[in-house]
Amino acid sequence: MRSVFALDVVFRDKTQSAGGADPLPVCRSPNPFQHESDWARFGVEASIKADLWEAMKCHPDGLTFDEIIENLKQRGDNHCKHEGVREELEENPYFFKLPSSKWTLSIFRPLKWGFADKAQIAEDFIEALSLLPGPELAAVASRKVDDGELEAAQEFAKKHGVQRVYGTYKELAEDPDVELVYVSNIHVAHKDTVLLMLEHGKHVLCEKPLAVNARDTKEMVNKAREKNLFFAAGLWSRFFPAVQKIRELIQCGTIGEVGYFHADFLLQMGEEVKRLYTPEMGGGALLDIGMYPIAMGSWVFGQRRPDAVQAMAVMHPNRIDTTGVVNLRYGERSMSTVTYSMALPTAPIVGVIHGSKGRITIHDKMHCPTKITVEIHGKEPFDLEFSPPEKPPEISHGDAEGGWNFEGSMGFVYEAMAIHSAVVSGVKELKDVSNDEMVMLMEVTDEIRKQIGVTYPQDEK
Ligand SMILES: NC(=O)C1=CN([C@@H]2O[C@H](COP(=O)(O)OP(=O)(O)OC[C@H]3O[C@@H](n4cnc5c(N)ncnc54)[C@H](OP(=O)(O)O)[C@@H]3O)[C@@H](O)[C@H]2O)C=CC1
Ligand SMILES: O=C1OC[C@@H](O)[C@H](O)[C@H]1O
Repeated sequence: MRSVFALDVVFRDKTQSAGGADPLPVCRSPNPFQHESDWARFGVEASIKADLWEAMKCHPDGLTFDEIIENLKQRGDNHCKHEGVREELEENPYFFKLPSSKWTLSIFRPLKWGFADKAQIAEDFIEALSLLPGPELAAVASRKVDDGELEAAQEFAKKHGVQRVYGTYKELAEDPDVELVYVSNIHVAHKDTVLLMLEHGKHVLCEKPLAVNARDTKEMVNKAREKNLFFAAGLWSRFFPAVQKIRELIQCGTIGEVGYFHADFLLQMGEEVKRLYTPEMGGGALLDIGMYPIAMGSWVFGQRRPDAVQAMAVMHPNRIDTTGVVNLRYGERSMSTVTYSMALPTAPIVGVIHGSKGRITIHDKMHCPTKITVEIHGKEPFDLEFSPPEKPPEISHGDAEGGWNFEGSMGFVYEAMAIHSAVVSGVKELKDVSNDEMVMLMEVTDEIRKQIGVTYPQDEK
């Protein structure tokens, strides 16, 4: 079994080879819980969790309840009399009860992750994941071994510290040591890959969109339920503290009744990104980026089904959509308008939630936000900022800001933390990325595609 300290050795090695610096202190994994709302969604006060992280990371054998309380006291935490601490420990998937009956955080528990495939997003995700103490990077599979692909996968594995490499997904599925698989190949390949992994008893985290249509999405969700395995969409926005905070503000009535959500998602991506311009590869802007503002609208309106959908799009000669506008109505009194484009020049990706008492602006980049502004009529507006933990300098493999392939990828620590903890604790589905909601959202995108005239060969199967 891997101890939390194993990771610190890896960190030390990486840092030393980078700069020959002094050995780092033992417990170096960054605490992703820096904000009240990181914990608030689990009903735990921020200071308790921050302190528990500090306490537990230095006690791999866990802490008894009394030791936890004592530790919190020593850290000057006045919440230590908090009656709810024991209840939280019992019910919250972020905590894990060891056979000794001592407590630790689930993220310190080992869990063996597999990866299908070696996509650009997998590079970012794996690097964020490997900052956390529990995940073990067990194996990566490439979809094929011809054309030097295995070599490419071997290079990928070496670069990101993944232990084993396979030339087919089947071999990964058959690896008895892999517990959870992150599926990150192109949209149209998600379904078969996910079903294969589930059939072999693996828990699965699958990149968005789960599939290209609702029928396939339902099949995946049903299979996971039938097999009693964890299954969730990698809709990473939902795990960001700013996004959690938005839900809290809306539920508390801070901006009154929400009547309108509006967002623009313009991110220019040219034809060199082949998967986006090829119908057989699930191309088109709606499924790749249009789904972000649509999913944010769903979040704002309580993950419920819109009762009316209207869409229009600009089409590419390849019969995929490049720019679109979608209106969604939620009941009699509320609606959203979202625009998306992969053809127009990139612009700030911003969303605004309008309520009867005020509004919340989600600043650039709305799909991985770190800042919101709350404006309540008649009061001073205020900003809330939620920066992710600092990025270690040794992470640098892509051209996007910070050395990532995609901007904002340090925020993957939130998703990674939530998924790892859920699986370790035996949770099978997540409320915040509900599988029923994901099916509903695919029904919405099916309807949008019908209106704008985008079809995929997979729809016919
Ligand atoms: N959450 C987020 O922020 C982001 C999510 N994504 C999602 O991740 C997924 C991958 O995107 P991205 O990283 O840009 O993709 P890449 O183009 O970088 O990688 C795609 C991967 O899919 C494999 N692949 C290609 N064609 C097929 C096929 N026909 N069957 C099976 N596998 C295939 C490729 O293998 P090979 O190299 O052998 O061709 C490659 O490993 C998409 O679903 C996208 O929506 C993407 C970016 C950001
Ligand atoms: O999820 C995504 O966000 C960033 C885009 O560049 C990428 O194509 C998309 O899949």
